[in-house]
Amino acid sequence: MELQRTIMTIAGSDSSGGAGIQADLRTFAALGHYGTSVITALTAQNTTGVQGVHGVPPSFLEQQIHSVLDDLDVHAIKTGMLFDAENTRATVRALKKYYSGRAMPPLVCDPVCVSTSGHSLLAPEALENCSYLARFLQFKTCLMLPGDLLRCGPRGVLVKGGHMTATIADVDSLARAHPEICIMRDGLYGDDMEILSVNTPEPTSLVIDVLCEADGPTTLFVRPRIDSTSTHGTGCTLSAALACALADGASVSEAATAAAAFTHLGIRTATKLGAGHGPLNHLHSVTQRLVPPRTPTNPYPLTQLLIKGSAGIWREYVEHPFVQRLGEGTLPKDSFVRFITQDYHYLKYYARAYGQVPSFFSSTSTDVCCSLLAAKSDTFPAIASATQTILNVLREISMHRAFCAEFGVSAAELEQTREAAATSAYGGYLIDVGMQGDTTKLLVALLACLLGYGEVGLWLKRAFGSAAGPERSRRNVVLEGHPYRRWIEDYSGKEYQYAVRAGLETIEACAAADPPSAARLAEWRAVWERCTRLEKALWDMALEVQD
Ligand SMILES: Cc1ncc(COP(=O)(O)O)c(N)n1
Repeated sequence: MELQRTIMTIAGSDSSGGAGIQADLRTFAALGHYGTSVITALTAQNTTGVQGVHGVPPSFLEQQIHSVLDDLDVHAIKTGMLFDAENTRATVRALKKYYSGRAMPPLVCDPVCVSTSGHSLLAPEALENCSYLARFLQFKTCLMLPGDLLRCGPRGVLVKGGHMTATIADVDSLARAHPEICIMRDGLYGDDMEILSVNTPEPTSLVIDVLCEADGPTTLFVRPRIDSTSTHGTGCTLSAALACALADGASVSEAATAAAAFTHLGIRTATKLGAGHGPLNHLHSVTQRLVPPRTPTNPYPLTQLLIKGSAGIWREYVEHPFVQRLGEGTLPKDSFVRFITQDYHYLKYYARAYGQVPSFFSSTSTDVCCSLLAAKSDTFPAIASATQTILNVLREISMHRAFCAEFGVSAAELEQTREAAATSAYGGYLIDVGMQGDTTKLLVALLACLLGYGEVGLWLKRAFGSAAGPERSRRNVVLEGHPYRRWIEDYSGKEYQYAVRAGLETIEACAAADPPSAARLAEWRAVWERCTRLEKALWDMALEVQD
């Protein structure tokens, strides 16, 4: 974990939890920081609107600021809904008093005037100061506005473009007319062009955030619009994430880039809540649950059915002599290298089964290769699982490269290794199942590998590690000096095991949502058995003596 910073938000409370103080604290926590909160006003609101607002007396607002600053070392401050002119002045007074003669940490000022639902959150006399903001929020004029604000003295002005609509043609013509403007086409057609599917349609509607820096260029952050109602608290989240990045020491443009990506992902992965505009998913990077949501007696009924249905071949796969010898450390290096190089090629097929339709970071295109599966997923666990899997595949690929380097196989040799028949057979089969269009069937095909390696990793760690403490449990086993330690640690490690869990959750959720007919279930069982055999064949191939 990065160094934890303390951040202070000065904002309103949102009873529905999606915006204001509540969104800020969740964002700080998700980004690894400690949040303190100074409340300017209480709101009674939900996803459909604001039903009531009560301002906090200015003297009490000042008292809260002093209580926090007198005791805690604050590394960044953000302001949100300030409620009225008096509370705005009280905030300025308290900050000025405390910071006179000492350095002020980065301050992010989010001028909250009106809620997404159209309710005023700033009293009319204070609103006048800000209302011109809204009038300028049109694509053609927004570039002028930050310039005006910059004259007030901040290092940068970021104008959130959620309410503007632009097209690629608009952006292209702007780029031609203003070559001095830096345009970040995140998830559109940037440097990651080559991983975009040729079938990806061009997004028709774009969202543009504009950043003007006092000592830097104007930058446009361009993204495809996400068609979502989960946008309540977007500005709060963006400004809270900005404060976090600035507390981390990021430059203004780095902070804007990181905060915009964090917020975009929050909208992209949100589950719909409430009848109106629901909250973002602030915790998209923190999805682990302490308690598994299913009943402990039979948490994964479909998976158990699959394993039991072909228990013999499953055991031959996960308890294969290759695995046994790997755990004992007696597996010849050339067998291991043969396996790793073939598994490297196999992983490309695996990623392709996931990666035909890139769709995670945006609905239409992407800067991270994601998946056939994510494209078909409309629930967060499913998308999270697909994403986690892609991240694991990328990690596995880099682990394979590192192993090859360690065992004297260069990157070029690894790339050029001829694919074994067992690899092509298995990879081709995955792609084939992916093309058939039954998502759960594809999940079944992919799970044999995901789950099998997870089982093998845990088993080897338990069986062949030595106890580091008085008790031999998974937690205190070490593999000091083991030749294949990294392999075992990776597959028994937290990230991989989490991906296995997410994969299991997803497959069970898919099956529960759309219970299979007897014929469809029989098909899934056949796919499972075939993949299990193909897995075993990969280990067989690695142990075969080469001529
Ligand atoms: C307490 C509080 N602060 C800020 C907002 C703005 O959020 P949004 O524009 O998404 O309604 C809000 N609705 N409530």
